Amino acid sequence: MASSGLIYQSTPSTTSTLPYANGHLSPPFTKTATNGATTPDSESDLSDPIDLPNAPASYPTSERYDTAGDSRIQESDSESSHEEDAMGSDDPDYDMATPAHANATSPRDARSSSQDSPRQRKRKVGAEPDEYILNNPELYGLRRSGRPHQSRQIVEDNSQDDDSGSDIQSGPVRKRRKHNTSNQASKQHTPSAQSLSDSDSDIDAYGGSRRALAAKKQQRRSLQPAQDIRPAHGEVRFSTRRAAKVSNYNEDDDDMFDDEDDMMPQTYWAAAPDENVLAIDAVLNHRLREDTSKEITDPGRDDFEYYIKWQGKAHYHATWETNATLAPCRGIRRLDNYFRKMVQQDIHMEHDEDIPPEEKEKWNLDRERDADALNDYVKVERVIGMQEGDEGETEYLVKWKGLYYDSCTWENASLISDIAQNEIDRYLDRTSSLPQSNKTESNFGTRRQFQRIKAQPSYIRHGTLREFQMHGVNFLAYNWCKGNNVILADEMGLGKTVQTVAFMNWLRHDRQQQGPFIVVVPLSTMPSWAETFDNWTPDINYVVYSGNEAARSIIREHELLADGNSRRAKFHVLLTTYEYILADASFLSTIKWQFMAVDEAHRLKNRESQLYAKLLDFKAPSRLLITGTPMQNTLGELSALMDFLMPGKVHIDDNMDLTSEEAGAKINELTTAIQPYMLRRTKNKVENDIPPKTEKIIRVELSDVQLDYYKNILTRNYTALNEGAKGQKQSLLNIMMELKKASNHPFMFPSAE
Ligand SMILES: Nc1ncnc2c1ncn2[C@@H]1O[C@H](COP(=O)(O)OP(=O)(O)OP(=O)(O)O)[C@@H](O)[C@H]1O
Repeated sequence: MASSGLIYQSTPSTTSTLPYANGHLSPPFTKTATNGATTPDSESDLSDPIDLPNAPASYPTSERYDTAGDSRIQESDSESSHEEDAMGSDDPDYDMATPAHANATSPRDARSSSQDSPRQRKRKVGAEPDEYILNNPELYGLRRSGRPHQSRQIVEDNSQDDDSGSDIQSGPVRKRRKHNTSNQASKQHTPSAQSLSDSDSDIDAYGGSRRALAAKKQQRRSLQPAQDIRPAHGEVRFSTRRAAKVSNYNEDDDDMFDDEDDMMPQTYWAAAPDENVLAIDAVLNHRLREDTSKEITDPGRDDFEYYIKWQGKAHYHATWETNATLAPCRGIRRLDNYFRKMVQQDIHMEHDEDIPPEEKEKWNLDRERDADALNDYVKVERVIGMQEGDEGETEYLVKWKGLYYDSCTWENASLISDIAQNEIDRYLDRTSSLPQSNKTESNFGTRRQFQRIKAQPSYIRHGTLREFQMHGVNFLAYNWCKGNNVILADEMGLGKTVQTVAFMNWLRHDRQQQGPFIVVVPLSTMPSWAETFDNWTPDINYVVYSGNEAARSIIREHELLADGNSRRAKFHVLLTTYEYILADASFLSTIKWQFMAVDEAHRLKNRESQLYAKLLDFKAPSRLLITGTPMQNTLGELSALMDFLMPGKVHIDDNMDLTSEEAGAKINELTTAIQPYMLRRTKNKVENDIPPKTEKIIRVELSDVQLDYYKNILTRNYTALNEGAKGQKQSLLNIMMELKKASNHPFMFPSAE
């Protein structure tokens, strides 16, 4: 049960955990409805005439899309044109008025789109890694300088090892991809180990020789990886130079060390805490010690082991410790707090029989969720930087899954090569050449004419686009070719996200537009966007721009621009939320965006809002608004959206009296005017194209309390049902309803609480 198994700390109330991150979802997240966008029946009257579920096979329906009667529309699949130099003059698109108008009439040549990808051929790491790596030592940190490489291992003072039976050798020896080529093991201590073994005097200042002795033991134990939750690694080395900056656990306790300092006599304070003494950043978990009896009912601090995240070090380096080994460490008050808040509560949950099972269940579910999160935090999500370490060895800046960028840490290349070589490869691929767009296509004046996408292209993966979705992608592609900015207004759940992502991939693959694209979404839909990118366009390099200022600053420094040049983006897509647009508009608006998509775009219905003004400032000639409810209340809202896309293109009379006699005619007029620029399908309209609803019956057990209520209702046991009830007595007029209530949750009965 709880105390004998793993029990977990609630995720610290810190900004460092992330419910999504560059495509990797960290449980749990819920996609919540926002702003009525999820209201299924709220489509405007204006919308229906724009529905185009049954577009003829010959695309596009020229009356609807080809408003200019553009003769450039071809049905041919053949590519007849040639390519313009991608490295040519500055992208003329960028100099267009923003947003773009569809009135450019300059002649254009038919040009090829067959530009070769500027990206290097992907290295097949799995296939022939050793040969590749050996041939490219600099890339993999095998040899950064002329000096022979020394493999670093934790090797302790021999005498100590002899005593202890050497607990440093952690886990099975694993084959290394590259450091097997290295020389003999160094006997150099890791920084942390060194600090504890070499600085007795410093340790004395923290608690005398007993502490020093304990610290030496701790030193070795702390370097032992927690084998049960992550891959073992025989080599642990931390770069403490940068990493110390990024930890932000237990923010409510951040002044803890200061407090300790304050309490010390002045002399100790003046000496300042030894930076090299290990400091507890957070206590993540606890478990009963192996030698503690499982029957113990009142365990104390010494009966547990604690899973410690060290300050300045990633979760990957967290270790299991005992009360004794933690004693000499800085930040010991974090253990006090943890023991009080988590361990004692956990003991209470397990042994107090008065606690309702639901509450215990919730507690355990929370623990499981936290355990899942902890498992994510030790996985490398992305490598985002590379540097030469103190010893001349390569270090990689690692973004850990499920954590914001401010939790990035510099790690030794050998470690990352062991656990995430593919991420190193991806990083090297990304940095080997910048995304380059075909300027001919970027330039509206020289863009190739539209060609209908007849079959799903191979670069759109994961699933098969439904016919109406292919139609939607064609609608977006067609309007891009025409220089029109449009609204995708399908009803909720019809795949607006999927269509938009597919369109962006069409831009990349068919028109060699490598970005940067910006996608602005509500926080609640960010995980589903990330998931859609991951699944449908796994080759796209999208960056999730979120987190606190420190996190965003790291993104800006490492992920976005080459040499800080706003015209040299390193990524394809930036995924962010309205809030970060408002916070960082001054930076983000300097980037020359190729394309902007705004999800739940009814947020832009108020043209006086800050968001509206700031986004309007962005240089993005091509824009897409995505909303299931393009008009919620007034025509003014629709007018604001249309003006955001193409100012003045469609005139909408905000003050139109919809109750007047002429209203019908005016609405028809308006509908015709906006029809080319908005696509809306409802579920009813496309139901033939939607797979039939499937019903899955999953049986779940009732909890004990629910079972009691269930039985008492069936047997009409009024006495039991009304026990403890104040006021109105339980009625059993509608037995079915009462049984349903009991099955949903026992707290549906006030007396159960
Ligand atoms: N063709 C398809 N094949 C498989 N799954 C699909 C397809 N189209 C959409 N989906 C899935 O349906 C779900 C809803 O799609 P999506 O999020 O794109 O809809 P949406 O219109 O953007 O929804 P909302 O209005 O709620 O944001 C997603 O999980 C998506 O992966």
